[in-house]
Amino acid sequence: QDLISHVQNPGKVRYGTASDLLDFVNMVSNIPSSSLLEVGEEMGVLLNKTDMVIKEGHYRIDLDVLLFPWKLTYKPPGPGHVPKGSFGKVHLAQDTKTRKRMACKLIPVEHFKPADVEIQARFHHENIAELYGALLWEQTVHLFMEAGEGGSVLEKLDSCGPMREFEIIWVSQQVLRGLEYLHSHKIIHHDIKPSNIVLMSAKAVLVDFGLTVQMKDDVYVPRDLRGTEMYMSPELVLCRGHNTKTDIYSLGTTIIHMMSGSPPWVRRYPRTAYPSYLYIIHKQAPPLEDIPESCSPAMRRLLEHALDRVPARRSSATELLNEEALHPSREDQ
Ligand SMILES: Nc1nnc(-c2c[nH]c3ncc(-c4c[nH]c5ccccc45)cc23)o1
Repeated sequence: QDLISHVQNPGKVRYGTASDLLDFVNMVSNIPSSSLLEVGEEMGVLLNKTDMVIKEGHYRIDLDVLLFPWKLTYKPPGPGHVPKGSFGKVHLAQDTKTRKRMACKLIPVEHFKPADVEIQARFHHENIAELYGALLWEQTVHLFMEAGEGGSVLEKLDSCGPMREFEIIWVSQQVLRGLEYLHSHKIIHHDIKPSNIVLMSAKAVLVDFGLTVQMKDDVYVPRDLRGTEMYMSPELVLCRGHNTKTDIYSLGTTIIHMMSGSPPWVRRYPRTAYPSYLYIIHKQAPPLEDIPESCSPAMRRLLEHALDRVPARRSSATELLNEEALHPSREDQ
């Protein structure tokens, strides 16, 4: 009997389109978590027919897909991390049929918001971590995404120290292509920093779109402070309206971090003495002093253009991609 009921009542995981997935995540975030308690099995929508195999409406964690905690990338919001960030434990996942390896981000259902997946469901680019599906299981939303098995740029910096210029050029080009695409759709990422850039064998991709917004017109007036302090632009800190150029400034501070091994400001203003950097960012000129001596003149020029205090004067992603620093000629090699 239960075999018949099982076949007649297949599970609640199905293949669908991006809009099916968005309907699902909106349902999950709208119904009270108490009623979720009754659902004894996993439910969700997978976008990717080829790489994830649903069996009779089931895609069971630890059966149809295995999760392995990576170096747990979940860090409680540290100093300078405004608690608005979307955080979640990221695991390595592997489909047991196809052996396809993915990233799986676990977000407690009470912390989950549709914004966590909207951008990745609706916009696709090779430098944005692709979304494969969303599953609800044991009060936790499981987001399956493209995996950067090389880890994040922050892990690379923590384990190998400052990066060499040719590595920084490669990462900057990848990030700028992703930003050029997002900005062309008036999308602001809001949290560009080393831990949100993950590495693969042939590319780097942006991750963590929980703070992302799509502007209605050419300025976004925030209700709250979004991002991580050391990488924030002066106009974002001022909270009087900003646009996509704030991501360009954050890329500039990220390049300083890749070059020197530390975020800007922290060596001159130690965290122990400065619990917050917002005032420093607001009052001080851009952190050009944190650019190491070893920086090439071309890269220094790129940083001056990326860190310009005036957003209108600051370069766009397209302009930075055309800078000499990102096209080292033969003799520079
Ligand atoms: N916050 C967030 N939202 N989405 C992601 C994400 C999508 N695909 C990924 N692939 C790899 C990693 C990752 C980060 N640190 C690591 C250290 C070792 C190995 C892997 C990693 C993270 C992701 O991360």
